[in-house]
Amino acid sequence: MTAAVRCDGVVQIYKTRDLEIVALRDVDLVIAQGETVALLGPSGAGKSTLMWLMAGLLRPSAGRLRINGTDVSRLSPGALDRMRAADIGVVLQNPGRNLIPYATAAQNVAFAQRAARTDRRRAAALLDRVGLGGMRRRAGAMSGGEQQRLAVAVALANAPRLLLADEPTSQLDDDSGRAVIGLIEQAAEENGTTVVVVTHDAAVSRALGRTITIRDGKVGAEGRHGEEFVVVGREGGVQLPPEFHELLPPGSMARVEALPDGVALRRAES
Ligand SMILES: Nc1ncnc2c1ncn2[C@@H]1O[C@H](COP(=O)(O)OP(=O)(O)OP(=O)(O)O)[C@@H](O)[C@H]1O
Repeated sequence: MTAAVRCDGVVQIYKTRDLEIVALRDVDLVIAQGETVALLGPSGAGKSTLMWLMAGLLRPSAGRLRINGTDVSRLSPGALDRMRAADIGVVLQNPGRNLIPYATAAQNVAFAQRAARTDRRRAAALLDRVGLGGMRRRAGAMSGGEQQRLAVAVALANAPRLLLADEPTSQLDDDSGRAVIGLIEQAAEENGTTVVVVTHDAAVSRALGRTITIRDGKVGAEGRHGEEFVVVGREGGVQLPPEFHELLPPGSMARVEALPDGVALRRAES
């Protein structure tokens, strides 16, 4: 089956006036249809950049990124817009940026449904699930938490094939956070939506099937069913998780010893 997301050697370089920042270096990643993934990693690791690329809001500086089999860097801006409107739901980090400020909650959801037929029943159910059923205020006048809940409802309005959400619970209390997690889980279960969420919230990552940790612009580790694994990169490199840095500090030399089922790294005595 075609992967929902496939990155091959994806590189993203931001060029500012006097410097170049390498935000992603050689990301290889496959996310299957219907998978639910938490993107983890320290601040500045490149998570939001990866999200923007998957949303088609940025084009990779190098490498190839395919969404549902389509190479996004080959699409015209118009075709990319159509794909986004029909197939991808996006929740950006700043909740207000996802919304039309002068429109009400219901109008925001209806606008997101414009690519398909507007479905008022679905719109009302989504708003109820995030506790905004009776909300009459315009989005611009809502609190940050209300905007965040509305942004998730808007992103799911079209039953997208791919939901991308950057820190969707950062401004929510536990109850609202649970409501948002429930909505995301429901989208995955009922519509087979593939879900990728950037999060620092342990409750969110526990609810999702797989974790991918980005460190220094690369996929550093993966977790499934609560167990963490490092990932052997294309050139055979692995990133040691920070908790092992004391045993093998970055830059130190190690002996590689073969074991029946893998290899061991032992610090070389200096
Ligand atoms: N528009 C931009 N122009 C220049 N540099 C940028 C831009 N956006 C991000 N960066 C830089 O790229 C790197 C990766 O940033 P990114 O926001 O993707 O990381 P992140 O893992 O999402 O961090 P956080 O958890 O703090 O949101 C950082 O060094 C950041 O400063």
